[in-house]
Amino acid sequence: MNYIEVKIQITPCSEVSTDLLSAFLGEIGFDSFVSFEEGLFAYIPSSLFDEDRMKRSFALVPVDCAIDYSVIEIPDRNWNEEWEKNYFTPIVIGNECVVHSSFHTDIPEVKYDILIDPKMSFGTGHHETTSTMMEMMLKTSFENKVVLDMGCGTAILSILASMRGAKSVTGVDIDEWAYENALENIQLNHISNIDILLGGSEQIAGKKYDIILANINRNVLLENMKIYSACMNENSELYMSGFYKEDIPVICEEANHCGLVLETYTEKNRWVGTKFVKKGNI
Ligand SMILES: C[S@@+](CC[C@H](N)C(=O)[O-])C[C@H]1O[C@@H](n2cnc3c(N)ncnc32)[C@H](O)[C@@H]1O
Repeated sequence: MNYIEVKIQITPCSEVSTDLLSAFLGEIGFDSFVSFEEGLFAYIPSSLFDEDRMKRSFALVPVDCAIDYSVIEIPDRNWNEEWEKNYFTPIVIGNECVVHSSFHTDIPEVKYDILIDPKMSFGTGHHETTSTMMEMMLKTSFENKVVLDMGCGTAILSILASMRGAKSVTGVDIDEWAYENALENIQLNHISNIDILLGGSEQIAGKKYDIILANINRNVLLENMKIYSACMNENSELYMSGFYKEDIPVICEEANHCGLVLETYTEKNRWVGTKFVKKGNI
């Protein structure tokens, strides 16, 4: 399958404009994006490319900026491999954990070594939300805990929870690609106490967890927090990310309705990771 690569230059370029643009382009068939300093490379199968539709998506960006673009068609090749080789570099988190792929060499030696072949699923440790979650996890005791990883993506957080001594881990993702990739990454890391389920919060009804990890996004978290809370015991912990610092009040309001109390949060480039603790049995 041939692909179209659109190089989009945004002036001035900001995280808000690239985030919005990739969301709008995602709705019309673009399936992968790579940021650069002044904009975004966006990729779509040639058969789905409609230049006029793309221009209408540009016009939806409610940020004052100029958008220029150029288009090239790229012959069939292994996109996952290209992306992984060019953009996924090994990353060390909290001086204790390294995340790398099977083709990387010169891996720093640290306590936890996580092997991820992401194949376009989210979760290499490079995004602020993932690294913040992992940093919080490195300060948390997982010893003998029953853990849920909602929106597991590559299963990177599930794997770290298992390596840190969790008794069992359940990863859930609504995306079929992520589900398959999570299974592959668990095998790559030779881990046997993680189950991966395809779906959303219906998968966890009636279950109980000591720790829930949920790096998804503001709206999904607001919608599902009641269900997560129902799966927690008193003093169970809920770690959430995928939203900005300015969303903390609305997240806290819903959390408080669910009997969850904010214990701490950390911020990285406006993204936050939060820790809530369940008080009582609401
Ligand atoms: C931001 S990624 C996080 C991936 C990984 N846990 C990490 O921390 O890097 C969010 C993931 O949540 C999944 N997702 C989105 N909505 C969901 C839902 N309602 N239930 C379960 N998973 C969902 C997406 O498919 C995606 O893989």
